[in-house]
Amino acid sequence: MALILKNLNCGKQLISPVVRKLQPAILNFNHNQRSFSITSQTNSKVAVLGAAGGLGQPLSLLLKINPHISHLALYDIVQVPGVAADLSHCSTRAKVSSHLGPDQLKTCLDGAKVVVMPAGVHRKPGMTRDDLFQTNAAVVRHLADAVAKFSPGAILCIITDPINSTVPIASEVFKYRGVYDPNRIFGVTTLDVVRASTFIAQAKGMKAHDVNCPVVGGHSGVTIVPLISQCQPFVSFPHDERVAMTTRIQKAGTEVVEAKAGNGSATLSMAYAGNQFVSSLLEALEGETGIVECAYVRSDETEAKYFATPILLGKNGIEKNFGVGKTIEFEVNLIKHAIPELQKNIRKGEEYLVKYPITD
Ligand SMILES: NC(=O)C1=CN([C@@H]2O[C@H](COP(=O)(O)OP(=O)(O)OC[C@H]3O[C@@H](n4cnc5c(N)ncnc54)[C@H](O)[C@@H]3O)[C@@H](O)[C@H]2O)C=CC1
Ligand SMILES: O=C([O-])CC(=O)C(=O)O
Repeated sequence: MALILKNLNCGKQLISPVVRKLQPAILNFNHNQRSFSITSQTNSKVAVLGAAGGLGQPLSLLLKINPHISHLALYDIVQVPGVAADLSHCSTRAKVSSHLGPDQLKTCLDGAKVVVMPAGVHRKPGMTRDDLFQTNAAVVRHLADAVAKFSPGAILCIITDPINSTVPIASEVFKYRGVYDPNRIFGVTTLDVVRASTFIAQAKGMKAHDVNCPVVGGHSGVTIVPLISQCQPFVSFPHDERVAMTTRIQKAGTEVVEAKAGNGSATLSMAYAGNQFVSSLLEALEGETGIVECAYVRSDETEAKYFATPILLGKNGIEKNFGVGKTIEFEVNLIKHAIPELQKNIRKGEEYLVKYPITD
């Protein structure tokens, strides 16, 4: 079937007749891009909550290199002074500050434009993301409450799994605090787009950076729905290969968890993806137009209250939700299958706040 969202895709593509694909910020280190103009730089404080973790550390390194960031505030409950001291020696623009333990959350968050949250436990082989719920729900409830109190105007980017449930948890916390703005809370699903684009490029002998495949739905198992029919450039697969490609994308997180054999889940590729999402956000917050990323957000696009779709980013977070767009029957069925699972995950997140309300 034909595409209706021509040139609209996830991954920093601009929606214009001429598709411009921006380079990830780290590429600013190549010789030509050292001349990154001062007008392109923003004065943004970004806070990372969970900065000492397997993911938090490489993500913080990429953010330290990111030319859009003037102050990188690192928070964790362990080891963050060492991570911050180490990073602060890199000869890049951002000032680094270290914040250890709950007493230092306020100074970490104060004035932050963007808060990135990779805090919480990761999977081991044999676990689903939902198995992380009990531990990570408490972490997200606590940290979201701090963001609501100390930097309610910040854009919150949640990486902590299970995203399908942790985004609703944070949203309920913000509602309780009276600062909820659905346009400013994102579940970061960029890694799904990065993976889909990489795997498709490998299968078709294309350059990974030239491929962009939107992924919608949620961020676990069957809720991960790659829209291969909307891939740019257009690619076609026989049905069995489309099924195999879809399954690989859905199980890509597990592929990494198993390969790491108990020592963690995706950290490096997620750092790459997280930095891409934060860069896009900062550019949009500064007024750059036409920046689209897929993200898991409060949504009226399907029966699921939260749903990942291509989002036009703007000065206030979500500028426009492009929805699912035109899909082939195979993808319609994937979405149908994803929705009940998503609804269950969303309910579980919302009910957590009923079970464990914030009382002060
Ligand atoms: N959205 C996505 O696509 C992806 C999500 N993830 C998720 O990111 C999370 C982090 O993964 P890793 O860094 O590999 O785990 P990790 O266990 O290596 O690190 C987690 C960090 O969070 C910190 N932490 C725990 N409780 C905290 C609290 N209350 N306040 C502040 N920091 C706290 C820990 O001290 C630790 O430094 C996991 O939930 C993982 O599943 C990972 C990869 C991709
Ligand atoms: O699979 C995991 O547990 C971590 C994650 O969310 C991913 O890699 O997509």
